[in-house]
Amino acid sequence: MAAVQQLLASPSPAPAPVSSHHINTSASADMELDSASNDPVMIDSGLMKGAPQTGDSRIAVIVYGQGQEHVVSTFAEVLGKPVKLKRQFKDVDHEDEGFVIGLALQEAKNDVEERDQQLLVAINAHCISPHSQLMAKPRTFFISTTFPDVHAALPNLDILTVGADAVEIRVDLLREPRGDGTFSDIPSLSYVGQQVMLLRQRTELPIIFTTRCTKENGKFPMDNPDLYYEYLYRAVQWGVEYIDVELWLPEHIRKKLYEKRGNSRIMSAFHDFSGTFKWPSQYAQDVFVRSKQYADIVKMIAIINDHNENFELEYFRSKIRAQYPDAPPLSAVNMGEIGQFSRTLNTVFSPITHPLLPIIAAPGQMSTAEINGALALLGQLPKKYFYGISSAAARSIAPRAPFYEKCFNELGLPHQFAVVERQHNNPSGIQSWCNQRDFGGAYLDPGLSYQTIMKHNPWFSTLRNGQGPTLSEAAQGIGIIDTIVVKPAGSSGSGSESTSTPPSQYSGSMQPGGQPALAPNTSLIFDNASWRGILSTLTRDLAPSAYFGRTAVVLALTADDAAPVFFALKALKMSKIYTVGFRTPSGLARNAPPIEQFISMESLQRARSVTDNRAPFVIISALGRGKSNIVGMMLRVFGAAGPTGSSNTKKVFLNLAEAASQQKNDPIAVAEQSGFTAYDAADVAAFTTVESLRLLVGQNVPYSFVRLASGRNLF
Ligand SMILES: O=C1C[C@@](O)(C(=O)O)C[C@@H](O)[C@@H]1O
Repeated sequence: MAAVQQLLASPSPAPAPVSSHHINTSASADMELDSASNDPVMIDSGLMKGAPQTGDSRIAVIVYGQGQEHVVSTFAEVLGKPVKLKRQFKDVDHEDEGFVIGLALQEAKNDVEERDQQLLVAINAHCISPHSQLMAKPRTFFISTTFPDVHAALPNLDILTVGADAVEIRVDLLREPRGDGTFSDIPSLSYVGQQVMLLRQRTELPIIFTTRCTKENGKFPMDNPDLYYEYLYRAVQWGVEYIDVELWLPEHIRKKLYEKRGNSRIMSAFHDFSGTFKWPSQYAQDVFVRSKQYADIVKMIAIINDHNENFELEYFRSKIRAQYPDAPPLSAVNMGEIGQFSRTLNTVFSPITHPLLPIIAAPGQMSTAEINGALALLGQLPKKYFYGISSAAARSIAPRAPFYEKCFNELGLPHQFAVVERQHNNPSGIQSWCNQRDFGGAYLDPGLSYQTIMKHNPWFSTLRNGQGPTLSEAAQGIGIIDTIVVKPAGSSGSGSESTSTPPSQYSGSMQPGGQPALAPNTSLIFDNASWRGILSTLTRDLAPSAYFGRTAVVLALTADDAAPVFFALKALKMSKIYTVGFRTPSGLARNAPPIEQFISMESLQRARSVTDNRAPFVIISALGRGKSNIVGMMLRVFGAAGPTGSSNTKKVFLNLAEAASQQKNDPIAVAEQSGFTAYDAADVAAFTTVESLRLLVGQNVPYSFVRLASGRNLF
């Protein structure tokens, strides 16, 4: 996402705040470049408020990615205007008024900076679909919500979606009240639109839009296939990530939806409730072949009569993979209690339920906790030991441990989690937590520099036949390690084999995890999750493009404290960083925007006198309580200054140090008084935890659940 926006860095004008939910995943999410609307594609505000509004009258220029020309016509249809394709921004002139203009990203980026913003509004429709990232995960789940009204789901959505990679909205199960105590036979498109928008605003997960027909355990009538087209194509226009298209629909409808799917992905769906379906049959193979023609994922689901048919499905799965290696991924399970075994074995978008849902969406559906429990029993999910290696000070700023325990419980993971104390200024001893047979991974809070870890924990150098642990790109760029990920033998992404030889320094004393010596052929990856936590916090309420080309002030005592901040600001394509309190080593500067250290009042004055978009927009402080007067001064200095009258977007302050509430100089309070939107270490810790959980156990957990589970208020 950030990478996409980087290509089209827009220094001005700053966009209006956009919910990060919207930013992260939806196809419409990336589309904001110049728009002043919070919700450019989802639903016209006229629909919501009753009265239609004129909106922005500038020429809409849609910047599309390679092979995505069709996105332009999707916009044009929504806006009711004809399309013209052009090459560069300079080719767009007044004669194009009344048209929607499409520009290919490759060429458009050459003159995006010079575009005439009075004349046109540039919309970045080139987006990285979450699909490829999801398909790279070893296991994915989606939760089938069955609420008649999405409002009922909202209070529990955080818990419902723990462990889910996508949320299905069963449009056929929505019940639109008519106002006289009855409900319409099928929910109207405007009602469905509102329901989708509600969900979109409350979850960062991709949405699956399903109109399940009456013959396949749903409620959508089957007499008019065109109705399906109307609803499903509208979902494409709304930017819904996945569209469930049933295989029984006429081929011309499936084909058209596939061809016009824009940034959405098609999930072909086939359910057989007859009880006579057989996985080894030619018919089953024909179903797959027909499905794959117009699909990004093929879903096949059947009622079976005998437990052995679960094994037949597994054989079918492997046969299909071998025979059609280039076909879309297959998501296939059996229904009913007998079929539950197959639900534990399916790895692509397994449908899940949750005890808090009003009904299960299909017979035999299981929750993530049940699936993980079954996998653990079958020996497919062995118990591992995870550690939070932290200092007392870090725990008091933002305790992360309670969340891990709650999360493992909620997900039914068999793992054990323990917080272990790292003495202040004593980085040795980390190796003994990692060199255990059942070591699952660890986070370090605070993180430590790579050199420090390696110097004080020589066992790590013995891994991979002396090559040491693998470093992720972020860990390399930042130099600080805060996450140690285990890659079991044979899993992708791991380096070559490691050694289990205990280091000579290793005392052999047993840790809570049990047996010493990491399993042979296991790789360790040193990673950094904090920069993502910082990035996600900064983009929680603002689109990444709000930061492009702008400048930041970073206050810290050491370059190590600033390193993840630099990496995040680089990802946001900020144009310059002013630093206070530390010198930046050249290695770190290479992975950061240009840096200028405030060394005198003059240099500060110079930055303050800038009145355009290059005036500092973000202030990030890692200075502790004792230095809050300096932070306060910076906030007052740069809060007052700024671009004159260019935007309503508030500047941003992020306090990475311990909150000093009730103190006279509490930086958060000063920031708010000085007109900043303020975030603190707890926000970053929650987002960092989300990221480290993804890295360590591959599970997706919503940020808001982390905040709740950590016993903190969300807002
Ligand atoms: O297609 C599927 C799978 C499902 O039928 C199941 O068996 O879990 C549940 C449906 O909601 C979903 O659309």
